[in-house]
Amino acid sequence: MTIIQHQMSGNHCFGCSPDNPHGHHIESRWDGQVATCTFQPQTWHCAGSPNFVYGGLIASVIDCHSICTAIAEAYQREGRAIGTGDGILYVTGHLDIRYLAAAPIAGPLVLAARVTEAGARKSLVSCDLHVGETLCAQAEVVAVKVPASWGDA
Ligand SMILES: CCCCCCCC(=O)SCCNC(=O)CCNC(=O)[C@H](O)C(C)(C)COP(=O)(O)OP(=O)(O)OC[C@H]1O[C@@H](n2cnc3c(N)ncnc32)[C@H](O)[C@@H]1OP(=O)(O)O
Repeated sequence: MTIIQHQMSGNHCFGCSPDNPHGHHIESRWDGQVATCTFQPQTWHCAGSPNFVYGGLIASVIDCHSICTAIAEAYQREGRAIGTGDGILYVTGHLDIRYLAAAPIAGPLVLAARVTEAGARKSLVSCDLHVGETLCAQAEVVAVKVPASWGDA
């Protein structure tokens, strides 16, 4: 299965760049319809309780995984392999998360994201986050398409 982040170049993202030494290094596996990601929280990723995962970390991994899902789906819609030809880039316009159950720090966090609607300028992505059988968070993300040069100073 394709690891989306391994197909990209010039990605410095805290959440998902393989090259950011301080980042989370999430890997999103794309099967053409759904992208999945497994993230193992560390003890220092805890919330007020040491037993549960900090909500901001959950938002971070959902954010990155969902945007990468939008990018992968957009390449697919254009009939291109991820990272080939002119770069396709999306950024987070809106992130709506419902925290449904506390996520045990033992993890792992298992994410599944899919594009539910795709337009010329934006895609809607739905992302579920489970620990074991428990649905801990559910998110709707608006991914907005930007020029590949978006991040240039
Ligand atoms: C490469 C590896 C992946 C990295 C993943 C990292 C994810 C991130 O953290 S990205 C960083 C965080 N996000 C940002 O910094 C984005 C900051 N915001 C911006 O740059 C702009 O406001 C941006 C690009 C979102 C929208 O630009 P703007 O020129 O307003 O877009 P615009 O042309 O008006 O809108 C395009 C479409 O998106 C929709 N849209 C735009 N912004 C939003 C928003 N905030 N909420 C909902 N919808 C929005 C518009 O309604 C429009 O929809 P439609 O086509 O249906 O009419």
